[in-house]
Amino acid sequence: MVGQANVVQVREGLLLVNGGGRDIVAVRGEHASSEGSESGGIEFCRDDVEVLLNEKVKGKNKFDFKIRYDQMMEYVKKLKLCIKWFQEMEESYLLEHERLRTMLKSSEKRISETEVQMRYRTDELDFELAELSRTHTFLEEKLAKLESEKMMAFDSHRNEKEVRVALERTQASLAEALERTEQGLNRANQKIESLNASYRNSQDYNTGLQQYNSKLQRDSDSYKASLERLGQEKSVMIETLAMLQGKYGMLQDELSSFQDSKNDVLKETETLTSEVACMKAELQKVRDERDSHYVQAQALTAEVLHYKERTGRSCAELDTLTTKSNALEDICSSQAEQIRLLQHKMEAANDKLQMADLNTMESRTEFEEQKRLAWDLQNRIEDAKFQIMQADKLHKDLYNTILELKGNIRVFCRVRPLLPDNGADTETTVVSYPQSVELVGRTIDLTQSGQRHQFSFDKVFNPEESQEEVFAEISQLVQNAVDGHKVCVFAYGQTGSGKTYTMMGNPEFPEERGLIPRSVEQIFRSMKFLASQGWKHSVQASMLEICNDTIQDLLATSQVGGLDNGTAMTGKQYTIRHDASIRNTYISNLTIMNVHSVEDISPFLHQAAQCRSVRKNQTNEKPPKSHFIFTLRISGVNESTEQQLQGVLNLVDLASTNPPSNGSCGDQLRETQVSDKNLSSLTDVISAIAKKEDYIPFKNSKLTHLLQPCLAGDSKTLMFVNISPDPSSVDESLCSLRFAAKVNACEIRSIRARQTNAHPTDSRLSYA
Ligand SMILES: Nc1ncnc2c1ncn2[C@@H]1O[C@H](COP(=O)(O)OP(=O)(O)OP(=O)(O)O)[C@@H](O)[C@H]1O
Repeated sequence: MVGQANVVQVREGLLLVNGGGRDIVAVRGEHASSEGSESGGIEFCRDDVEVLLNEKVKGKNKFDFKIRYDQMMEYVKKLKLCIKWFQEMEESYLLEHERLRTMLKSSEKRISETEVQMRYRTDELDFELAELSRTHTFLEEKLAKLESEKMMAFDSHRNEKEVRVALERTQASLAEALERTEQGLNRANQKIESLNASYRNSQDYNTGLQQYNSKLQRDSDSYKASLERLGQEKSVMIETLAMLQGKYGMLQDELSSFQDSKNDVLKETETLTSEVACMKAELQKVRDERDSHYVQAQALTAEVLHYKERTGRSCAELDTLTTKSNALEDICSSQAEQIRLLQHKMEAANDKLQMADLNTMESRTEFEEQKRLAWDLQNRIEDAKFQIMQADKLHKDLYNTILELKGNIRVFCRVRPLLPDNGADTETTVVSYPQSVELVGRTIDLTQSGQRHQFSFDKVFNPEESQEEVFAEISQLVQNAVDGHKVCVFAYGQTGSGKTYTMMGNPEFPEERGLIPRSVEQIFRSMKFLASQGWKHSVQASMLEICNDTIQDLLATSQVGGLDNGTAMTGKQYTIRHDASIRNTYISNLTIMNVHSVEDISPFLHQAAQCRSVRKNQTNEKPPKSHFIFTLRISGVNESTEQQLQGVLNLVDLASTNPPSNGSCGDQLRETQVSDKNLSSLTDVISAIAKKEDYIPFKNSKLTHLLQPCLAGDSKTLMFVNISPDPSSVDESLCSLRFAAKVNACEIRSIRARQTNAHPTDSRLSYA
């Protein structure tokens, strides 16, 4: 539009008239000619016109009327030409104006057609988005189910593997024990066999000994009988000898009697002597025989004794051997019992092993099956991940498009509950919420002095709506920052309207956490989720206050420590700078903290919240107005897709607006009574944007300068207008709502469109 509009500029002494890109007149007045039209081709420049208008009458004689008349005629002619030229130019202007009007109409028609198409496309995109999110949810559920199945399969496989390993170990230990027992058994069997052999030998020997003993016994008895017989024979012989000796005496007597008959008797004596000698020899023989028998009997007795002794020893040995044998038999039988038990156990273990082997085989086949399934699932997961990534990208793009279609500045209104502690009448409220379907949740009515004012916003939160419900409405915007966009959320409103409660929450109750802690949590949650898609994020945080148009760094340790009195100063200079495209803001000397988890930043947020709350409650002196700005810079890199993102989330708790001095609030934004320079600058900036002015005074205050990329770039800005339903605050509430309505009507020109018209560092912006 602007590129085709009529622009008249004086450049290097040339008067240029641009009409749809072609020059109408562009010649110098010095060389004016009448070719082409009545004034056709006459060229005038500003100097020429100046010279013409200032031309004085030439000539020495001022009473030479002829010359003066000629000069005047010449002058009048030039003037006529000049006027003619101006008329022609005006006509061409009118023509051009008409042409442009027609173009404008056709453009408007085109725009309305485009709008219809856009609406149609938006519906289509909404439908697609719903479809995609349904698919996304379905895929996520499927993925979770498959994951859990996979985990269960892994678990059962692991358990089976453990059981199998334990069984294999038991089997090995049982086999070892069996082997040891078998070896022991063999040794015991060998020992038993050798003992049996020695027992048998001993028994044989014993039997032999017993037989020999009984033989000896029998021999001894026979020797005893023969000895007795010999004794009897000896006594018979001794008797015979005594008888023979008696006989010898009688014979001797007979010899003496028979001396006479000596010859006869001598003969008889000699025979008898020989007979005696014979008998003596016989006796000696019997004696010798008797002695030898006696010696033999003694030897036999000794031998019997010896045998008896040996037999006794053999019996004792036999007894010990029998005891030993019995003990060995006992051991043997107990070992046999043990062996039987072990064999039984081994059989059971073998059965178990076989079962385990079977189970293992089954598990192995099942595992192979599961592995294949897992592989399939992995592939499907990869596909699903890819699809999710695609869907996610599409979702992000669609969401961004939707946000852009909704408008880059949006306004949410939040009404705090009546606070009974302040002595307010909990029944009386000046706000109400129209209940018709098309207005519910988007419109608020405020009654002032019996007059009802209606305001519509992108969303209206009533006092019953919780912090969680409020955050749910901005969570997509926070996600937009993770997706690499610039996002700014600020809370605006009168004192005690609930700005800090909305942004920070109530530090004493976790469920009353405000948007700032919830946003930090969501960002880290989202980063964790996106890590599974190959994203690596880093987050940097800064926290500052603008107090009396001075920046205070809340993350500088000394600063945080000194927040209590609100006057802590580090003496450092904090200068705000934007890069050439006004997309990124830098503040010199400001502490930037690398944040890796919610816990890294929570203590600082908690401390800042407590310090602000303590400062507010200092009733003895009026606390200075301060704007709290918490910034998170989120950088993301995806190595697999080679994407890089740089998002910024600014969360701002603005200082309170002052009550209107005259008790009423007009339509003009400047009438919102703001003593704070930053707030007044913000209203000026918003006002200028709303009026589509060329010059936007961003640099008039630190706050607007800092938020310039959010208010003028392709960022998404959300303003919370906080109001109190208290009748005593009705004037302030009306002012806040009017200001919010103005903001709601603003449009931020995209940076791409803006760059075609103005230099990025120039704050003069053109709004079509
Ligand atoms: N939605 C809400 N639900 C419950 N209590 C709330 C709500 N909004 C505000 N309050 C309470 O109202 C009081 C004032 O709120 P808060 O301090 O947030 O106001 P403020 O706008 O930040 O005030 P100031 O500008 O003076 O700092 C606090 O006690 C807060 O707990």
